[in-house]
Amino acid sequence: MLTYQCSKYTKIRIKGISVPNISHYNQCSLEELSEIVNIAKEIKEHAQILLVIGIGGSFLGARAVIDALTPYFNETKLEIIYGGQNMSGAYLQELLSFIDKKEIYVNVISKSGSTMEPALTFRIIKKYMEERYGKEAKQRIIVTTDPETGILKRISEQEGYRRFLIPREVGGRFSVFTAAGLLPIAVAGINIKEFIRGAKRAENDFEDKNVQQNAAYQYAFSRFEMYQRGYSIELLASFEPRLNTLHKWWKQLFGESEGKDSKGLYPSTVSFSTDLHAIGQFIQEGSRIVFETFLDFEEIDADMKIPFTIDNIDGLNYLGGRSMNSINNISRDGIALAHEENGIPVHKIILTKLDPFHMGYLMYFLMKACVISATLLDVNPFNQPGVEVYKRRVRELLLKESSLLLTMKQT
Ligand SMILES: O=P(O)(O)OC[C@H]1O[C@](O)(CO)[C@@H](O)[C@@H]1O
Repeated sequence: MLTYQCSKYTKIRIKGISVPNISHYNQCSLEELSEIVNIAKEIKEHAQILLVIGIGGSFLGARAVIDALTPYFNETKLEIIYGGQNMSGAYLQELLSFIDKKEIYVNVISKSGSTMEPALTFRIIKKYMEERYGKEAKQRIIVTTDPETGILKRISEQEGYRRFLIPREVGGRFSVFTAAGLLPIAVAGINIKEFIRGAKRAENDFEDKNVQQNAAYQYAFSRFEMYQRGYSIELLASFEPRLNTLHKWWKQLFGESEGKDSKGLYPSTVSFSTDLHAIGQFIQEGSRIVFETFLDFEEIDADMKIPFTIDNIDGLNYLGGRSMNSINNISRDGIALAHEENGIPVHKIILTKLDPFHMGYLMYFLMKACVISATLLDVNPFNQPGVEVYKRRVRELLLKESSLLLTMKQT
């Protein structure tokens, strides 16, 4: 299902630590699950576009799974698009003209309800939906937010929107197994029951107190060992471009959970072989600050055979008859050899198959490993005080600027 291989430089020594429990992060009730499935069905029947509004953990988990498990080139009846992840006026303007002739549903996801990017985007989209659909807008907007507090909760009550809840104790980057992740994933046609089954299995497997056989502990401990030996960057590398959004989710998961009190590895990612032609030189021969974690799936459904040609004009007949994926695998082994020969530790997380079950299994594994890893660093994995500082500063500046403008207008 999942194997973790340490680099030859790693000497894992494990002693007892007390790790916070996260099993309640994967507890969507049967009732909620069937509500998600029903609304997903309704969206698929009545919409050509689902616009997901959210930022960070409020959309990355869903998008990571959707991008990993749907085809690269996909002409579907229903397209999922994303908004609320930036402050670009051009993005919003183009988004509005793109959706204008298509039937739309909106899922706005924000735990706090007050994050600037999704909040501003939702203000514009809400107005657009009301002008376009009138009373029907209420049916087409679905809110996912905190059960007890927040502006989005208030708006949804006032407007009568249907609402899903992100449990109080589950932070954005850990929310992929709640409605925040599950509704968009279900709309994309991915089997969410299998996805949750994978996570449940991982929850069970990585509870194992025999840490020598527990890959989540091993991954966390070997990261910690790298950190103690002076490495400052962990480079997550994979070989299938479909996993690029999962990289972003992983970056937020580890970066926001660990980067505090002047501690933590900087999480960075590369997509091989593409990035070898951009950053490969630095990895091979640059500053010795990087170690790698290869993330790989043994079985990927689609593949392509290399044809033989009569003239062999490109000299590639020696690869004729082989599949692209098998060449990708060999190149992975070659990259690992080249890097290890140069003293770069290479760790490997290998999963059997790229499917909903294994995605659920992997994401739970990474969440668990992240919490263990933060515990080793002695930081709180569940808060992000630094992000709050920047949010406050931006708000202060905007308020100052706006009141200046107001005074100028009045004089
Ligand atoms: O769901 P919210 O409250 O809009 O937050 C979105 C993201 O913003 C952060 O709070 C800070 O960037 C993340 O932790 C979170 O995933």
